[in-house]
Amino acid sequence: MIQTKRISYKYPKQEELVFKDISLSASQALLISGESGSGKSTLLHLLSGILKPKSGKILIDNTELSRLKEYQTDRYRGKNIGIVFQKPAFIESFSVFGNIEFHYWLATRKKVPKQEIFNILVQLDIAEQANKFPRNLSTGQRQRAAIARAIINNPKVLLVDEPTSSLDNKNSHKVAGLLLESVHELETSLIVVTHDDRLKKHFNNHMEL
Ligand SMILES: Nc1ncnc2c1ncn2[C@@H]1O[C@H](COP(=O)(O)OP(=O)(O)OP(=O)(O)O)[C@@H](O)[C@H]1O
Repeated sequence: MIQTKRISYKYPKQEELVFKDISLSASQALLISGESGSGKSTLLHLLSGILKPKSGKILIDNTELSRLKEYQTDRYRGKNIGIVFQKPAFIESFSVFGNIEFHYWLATRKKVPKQEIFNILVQLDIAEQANKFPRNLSTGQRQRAAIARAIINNPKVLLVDEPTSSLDNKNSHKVAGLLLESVHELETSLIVVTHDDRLKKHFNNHMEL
């Protein structure tokens, strides 16, 4: 469960708040939509602890993320928060499989059983891409590889930025379904931020920023 209690944020040297007193709660899946510039990416950076709110609290289960020191936040994020950025970056000299394996090791300092990676790749319908380099994937496949990487260590929370804006209707539908299925199976809280109205029909919980 991830919650915010009246968080506000302002970038340094800016006069205006990006947003004020946002309270939200996601125990399962929550879609946050808003126009360009409304602060969706900023909110995801706050929820992942990359930025700190100017006021208010962010809680994941019983941990107050907004009160952790920087090194504690980094450690906490590695273990408990999966993030899928709008344009996912990979280590281009590693295969898809290698990227996921390395990400797991960075987060846990343990080796992940190969079968677990394959199970997730099968679930996301990209097992055939396992040995390819990320640059040889399509946009939709890269997106799914980034989702696989984000959920491999079974995070408490999965944060996803604009997963479908560059996808056609069929793939947008597919990615939304896969995200919801994956988090349902893993019992992870999911927050997706988007300006893609096609996603609204997939989510029971929706909030406008
Ligand atoms: N590093 C920064 N420094 C100062 N202002 C910023 C910075 N990043 C974003 N902003 C401003 O904060 C506001 C929110 O930006 P943000 O990127 O969070 O919006 P968004 O809803 O994700 O937009 P989009 O849908 O276009 O990606 C905008 O007015 C933007 O100009």
